[in-house]
Amino acid sequence: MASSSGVQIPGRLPLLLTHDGVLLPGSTVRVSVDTGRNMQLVKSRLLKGTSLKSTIIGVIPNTRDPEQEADELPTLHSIGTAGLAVQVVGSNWPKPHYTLLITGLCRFRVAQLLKERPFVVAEVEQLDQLEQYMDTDQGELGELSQRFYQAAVQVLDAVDLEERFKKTLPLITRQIEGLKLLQNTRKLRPDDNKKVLAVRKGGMYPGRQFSLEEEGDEEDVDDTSLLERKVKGANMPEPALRVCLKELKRLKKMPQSMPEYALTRNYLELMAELPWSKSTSDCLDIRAARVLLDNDHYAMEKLKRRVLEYLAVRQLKSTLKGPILCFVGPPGVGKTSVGRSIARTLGREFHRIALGGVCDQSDIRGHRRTYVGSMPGRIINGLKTVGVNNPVFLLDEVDKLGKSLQGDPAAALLEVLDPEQNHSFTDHYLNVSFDLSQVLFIATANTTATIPPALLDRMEVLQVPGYTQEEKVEIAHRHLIPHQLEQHGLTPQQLQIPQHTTQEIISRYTREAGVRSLERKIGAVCRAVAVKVAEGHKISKPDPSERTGEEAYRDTDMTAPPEMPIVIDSVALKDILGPPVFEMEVGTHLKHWGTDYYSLLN
Ligand SMILES: Nc1ncnc2c1ncn2[C@@H]1O[C@H](COP(=O)(O)OP(=O)(O)OP(=O)(O)O)[C@@H](O)[C@H]1O
Repeated sequence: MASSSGVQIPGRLPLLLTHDGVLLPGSTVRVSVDTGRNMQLVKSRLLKGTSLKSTIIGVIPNTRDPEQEADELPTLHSIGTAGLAVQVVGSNWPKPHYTLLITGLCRFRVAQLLKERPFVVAEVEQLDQLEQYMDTDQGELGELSQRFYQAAVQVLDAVDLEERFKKTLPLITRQIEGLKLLQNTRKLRPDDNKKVLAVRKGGMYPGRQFSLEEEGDEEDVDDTSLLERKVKGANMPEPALRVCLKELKRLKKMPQSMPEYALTRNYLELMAELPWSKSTSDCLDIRAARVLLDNDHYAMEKLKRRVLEYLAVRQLKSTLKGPILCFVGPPGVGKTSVGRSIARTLGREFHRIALGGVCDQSDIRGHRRTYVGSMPGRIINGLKTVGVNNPVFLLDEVDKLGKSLQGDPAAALLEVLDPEQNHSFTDHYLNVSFDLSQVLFIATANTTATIPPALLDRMEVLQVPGYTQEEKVEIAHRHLIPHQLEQHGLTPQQLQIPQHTTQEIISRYTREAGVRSLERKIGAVCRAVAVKVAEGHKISKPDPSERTGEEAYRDTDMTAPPEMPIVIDSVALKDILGPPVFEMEVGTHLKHWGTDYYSLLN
């Protein structure tokens, strides 16, 4: 810069016409000279001249192909660079030519061509007046020049090799990244244009450092910030938020192709979705609860009374810790359905967690995230499903919990159910604690014999005995038949099951303490009737071949409406359910077939 600043080029310059490469002020280039005019210039000016002035030539781009050099001069570019010929090397191989080393000094404009032969000479006007810029007090240019100068001096001052590396490495890295980006852009197919644009856009922001790994499209950047917003809006406690923000920071630095990227993302999505502070407000009205429980369930007086007591105490003292109710009884006596009703009376969400056959601790507590295919446990999954932190969780079949080498799930459940501990339940997958103290746990079991004692100790057992035949008939007519009719799109005007038919189903087709099988048989009757209603047929009629011609014709007419209602009698029942399974009247034996007897059978 200092040398250029004081340069005053001659008003007349011999011109070297170049066709490959442009000389710029400040740079040094090697130029091969082999055309007639250029060879003449070298011979007469550079090799013969003795003064410094004679080594200054004008270098100007010539767009014409050198092979076709004609006598007349091509149209020259109007601006060129005056250069100092530092070195001239001649050679005869493969043909006579010179190689010049030229350092550019400053720009000039061709004012007028003075001669074309033997080489071109022109009157020129110097363009770069660098000395005027050296007066660095002027505005932005002066500031820039000052900064450039200081940076250059810093590098110059770095005598120590380590320091010099530190100063120059960032410059080189930026250069390399720029080149890589360029290469990459060239490789991309036309439909990738959008991506390139996005990358370039990013590169224009001054503060932003570019790395090729960040090449993922803008969409993804938006995605991460969306996730960040979700995490921040999840209203999670401080320690959980801290973990999430740390993971987010890692995620932002991670290339998408890394397997850990998806894992971290899933983790953060789950954390953002969990109901850390979302809850439903209890709407408990004991009188309404009594009506609802009575409407939903026939009999079970003792159980309903205890449930109402439990709900009443909760209403008076909302911070009530425990006890955890455990309904114990044979299958199909309505344990699950009472649990569902409790949730309804409280206006809470209901979620059933089936524990039958669970023999791995991680089912309850989740896997650590280092595990391949790791997942949260069923408690956390349940919370995610219901979306509130105060649901009713029904732990179904706690007596069927298994044990294995993967740990004892009952031990993990202890922590979940213990009111002293469950406010800081830690799922291995989450690795931060979640407050379960608002969750209302209810357990069910067929027998207490196989419930681990420590678990049993934390629960209040409520026996749900089996039903008598009369109770079953009532349950069938009040609940099961209307429910099944509705399920099959039928009305009482289309199907009627008299009491004696229900008694027959109970005593001759089922043998159970609960009513599940009875409900299934009623369902089978409904299905058969639904087909007949749809087909427009009656159920049981003598063989059409035995009837008169007109009757037979009417029965084969598929559009004829069936006689309504279809009443299920013994013949129809046999027709639908097949011959009775139990010939003996076993209903009386079942009358007192309560839990204890059932436990013995188990
Ligand atoms: N007292 C009752 N009143 C009305 N419906 C009942 C009654 N008892 C049982 N049911 C009905 O019987 C069906 C089976 O009940 P549920 O699934 O609650 O049984 P469960 O005792 O939980 O059985 P399991 O131990 O096999 O889970 C449900 O449709 C339920 O509505």
